[in-house]
Amino acid sequence: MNPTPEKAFPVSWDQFHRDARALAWRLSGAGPFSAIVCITRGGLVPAAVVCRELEIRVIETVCVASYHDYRTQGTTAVLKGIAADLPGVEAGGAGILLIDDLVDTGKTASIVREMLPKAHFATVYAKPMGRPLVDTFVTEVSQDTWIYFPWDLGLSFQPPISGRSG
Ligand SMILES: O=P(O)(O)OC[C@H]1O[C@H](OP(=O)(O)OP(=O)(O)O)[C@H](O)[C@@H]1O
Ligand code: HPA
Ligand SMILES: [Mg+2]
Repeated sequence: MNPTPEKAFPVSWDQFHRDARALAWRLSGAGPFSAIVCITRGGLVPAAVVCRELEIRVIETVCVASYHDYRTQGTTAVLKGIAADLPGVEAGGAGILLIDDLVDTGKTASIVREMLPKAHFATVYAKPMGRPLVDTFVTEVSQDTWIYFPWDLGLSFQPPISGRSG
């Protein structure tokens, strides 16, 4: 069971771009890759950075929804599969790069890995439960940390430190 995350790890757009580019650097020695399959929606953003850096122009999506409510994992639904005519699919995913923003429990990753067992699976962030399913990642965070992505955040007033409880 995934413990309720207690620590917060907010990520800015600058930080995310740096980390996604660091992922591209790591992947540059692992290819070549004929195509990217990104796991929507979170995988769309790192896929945009990585495909630019590695000059990959064939991009496919696999659409998976798992966290229907904030921080609560529900049943995992595959809303759209991978096109059968994508080069490499008939070979089990050899030469294909699978990208997501993170692995948490590993549930999403294990479903997609079953579809393309020979693909290279990459994420920007990884938590310990999901880490064994990932071939390449950039930063590990603890299982009790919730990562706040920049597309889920907005600017808001912060009360002065002196007025906060604790
Ligand atoms: O390792 P897991 O426990 O399966 O969690 C990781 C998945 O959860 C999030 O996706 P989510 O289902 O929230 O959908 P989204 O990408 O559309 O935000 C995240 O983008 C990963 O795909
Ligand atoms: O830590 C997380 N942050 C954002 N989305 C997520 N989906 C699973 N775990 C996370
Ligand atoms: Mg996702």
